[in-house]
Amino acid sequence: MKHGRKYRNEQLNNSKHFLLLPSNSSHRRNSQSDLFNELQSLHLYVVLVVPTMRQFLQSPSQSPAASPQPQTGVSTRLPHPIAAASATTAFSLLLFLVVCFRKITRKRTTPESDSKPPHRFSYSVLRRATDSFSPTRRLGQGGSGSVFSGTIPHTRQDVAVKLMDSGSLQSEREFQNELFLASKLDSSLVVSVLGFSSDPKRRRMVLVYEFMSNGNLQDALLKRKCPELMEWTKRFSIAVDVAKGLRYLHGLDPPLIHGDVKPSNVLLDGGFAAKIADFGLARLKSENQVVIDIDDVPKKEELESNGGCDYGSVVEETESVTTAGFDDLNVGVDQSPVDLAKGPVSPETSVTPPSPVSPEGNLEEGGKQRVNKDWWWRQDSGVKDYVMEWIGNEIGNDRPIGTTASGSTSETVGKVKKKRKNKRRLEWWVSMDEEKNAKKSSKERKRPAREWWKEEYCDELAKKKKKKDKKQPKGMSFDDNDDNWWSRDEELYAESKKKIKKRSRSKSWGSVSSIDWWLDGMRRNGSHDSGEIPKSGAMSSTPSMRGTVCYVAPEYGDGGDPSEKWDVYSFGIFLLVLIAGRRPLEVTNSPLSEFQRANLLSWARHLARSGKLVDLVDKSIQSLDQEQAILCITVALVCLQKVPSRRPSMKEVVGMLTGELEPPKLPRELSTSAKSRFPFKSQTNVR
Ligand SMILES: Nc1ncnc2c1ncn2[C@@H]1O[C@H](COP(=O)(O)OP(=O)(O)OP(=O)(O)O)[C@@H](O)[C@H]1O
Repeated sequence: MKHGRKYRNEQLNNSKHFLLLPSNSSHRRNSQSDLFNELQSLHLYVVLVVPTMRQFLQSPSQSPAASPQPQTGVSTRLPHPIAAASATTAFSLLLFLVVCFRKITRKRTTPESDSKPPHRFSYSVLRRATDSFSPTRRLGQGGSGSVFSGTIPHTRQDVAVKLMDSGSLQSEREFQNELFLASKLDSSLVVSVLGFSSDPKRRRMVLVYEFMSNGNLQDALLKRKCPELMEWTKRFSIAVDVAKGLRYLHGLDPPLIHGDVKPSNVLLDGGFAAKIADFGLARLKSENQVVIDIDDVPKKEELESNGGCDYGSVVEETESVTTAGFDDLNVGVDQSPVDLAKGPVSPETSVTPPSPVSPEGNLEEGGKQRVNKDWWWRQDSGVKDYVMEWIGNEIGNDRPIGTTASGSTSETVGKVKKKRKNKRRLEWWVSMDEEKNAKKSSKERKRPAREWWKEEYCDELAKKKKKKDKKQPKGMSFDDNDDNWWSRDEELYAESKKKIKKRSRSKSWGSVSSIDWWLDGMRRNGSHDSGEIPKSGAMSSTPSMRGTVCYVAPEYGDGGDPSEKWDVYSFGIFLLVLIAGRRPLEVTNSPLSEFQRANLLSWARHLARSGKLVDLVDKSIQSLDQEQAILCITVALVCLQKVPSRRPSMKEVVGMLTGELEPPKLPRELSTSAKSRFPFKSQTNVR
């Protein structure tokens, strides 16, 4: 009996070893726990049922009524317990094998990923779910539409329903982008798109998301809507969740750059777990950005003859290119997110799905490689259907598929007329405002993000600074609220900027890009984050750049390729905001000396230099773990280095936050001894 129990235990132990082997993915972990549950019941069965069975099997031999046993000394009962034990063991083993087999076969029949493709809802279902988009169900208003809470009638599932503004290019882009990415994203760290509804004729676009009951972090934290966030542990776990979410996005193949990391794009579920939302501006980092090939780009005269339209000049190149300067060519105005010759282009991700003729990654003439194409073909058919339907509606059957710009000069007048007609059909898609902005943005986009920031929010201060500058001898820094004291990073930044410029010039079409840069003229005016800056400080988003001011990396808009380091920078600001419990910029009417405090980043750097990082921490936080808080601020400052290459990857950030990696050291410029390396500065800094 003892032996039998030992054997059973061994068996269970062995099974545990077996089960622990494939523990590298979350869904496997889930099925493992299911399996353990089944095994537990199996164990119960073995413990409870087997002894009864054994008793039953042994009972004839133990019955006094049975034929008397001869007293031979050799127990004739011996075969019965052995038989019973082997029977139960065999039975248990069989049961165990059945359970395992069921698990394995079930796993094999499920798709590779647990993610469900977005479901196509009928508009009426969503209308019913939200009580006809009742104002009482409104969760919030974004730059491209309103979000309502709802319950799907049949499944009783709670959802958030985003009714996109119709006829707006921004909404259209966000809608497409979210759908494009929905089936690619499969993580509990990201808000899932559960479905959509679209009716291009009525210009109705609706997205259905999983419902996050505690809303966005911006409101929860900065409007103090959730007192729970005064607990340090909650804040720290939000920091880790978001870092992990970004690590997940950057770890995709190709990596996905969110492009707009900020508290209002982080949503909280009932247990305050944080998830990243809003992929309207996300871009897939690809070596194969959609670019205009120099040979295919129509000359200005050609464009004019086409009524300013370029039909199908978008091709892919192996080299990624920068995005500035596209506007100079005045092309792409009517290019919907569809490369007319080749199929749909995700406007933000800049991924052109392959031509149906060549779904595989073939090399094209001139060594241009088609890559990333199978990704499109692997997309859920629902999404593809939607995009195809969209193409059908927008382009119509009369568009000559496969027409290239190079061929456009030889086209008949009739075809050109058709194109003009098509252009008119697409006109709703590009609003007057956007055209205006696009022209305006050609000048604006050449300016770096920092200048924007200064101009919009610190105009007055900049003037004062100039005045002061004149008084100062050359080469000296003038006050303690400037960032010049971290000159090393600044110098490196200038160098890297030069390199980027050089690189973009050397590329054949380095300054030309996909439709998306052209479209940058329009921004998210009136977006949720306009509340980030007090009214006196104007709006939160710049009109010519994507992302949100203060959160946007300084190199953003310089013409460099999209990089994960953009998100790392934004995460740095996000982390400071989370720890300090305040906005990144709080412009007040206070004197100039207060400016440093107004700018959270500048203030954090100042505190780092004076060794008082803890002063940055939100005073209302309860049960503060000071060490963890300082770690977070240090990580943030490391992420906020101007030179992108000096910033850590999100993988490293997660490692540092979770203690898997060494805690970071403050950049040299920010260490307490930094002052001594700038003797003159330290004198001026003393006030
Ligand atoms: N899945 C969701 N669950 C719960 N609330 C949500 C959900 N999605 C959005 N919301 C709420 O609706 C608000 C508006 O969301 P939306 O994504 O449209 O705008 P935003 O991200 O705040 O602004 P913008 O799109 O201009 O950046 C959010 O701030 C949030 O409070």
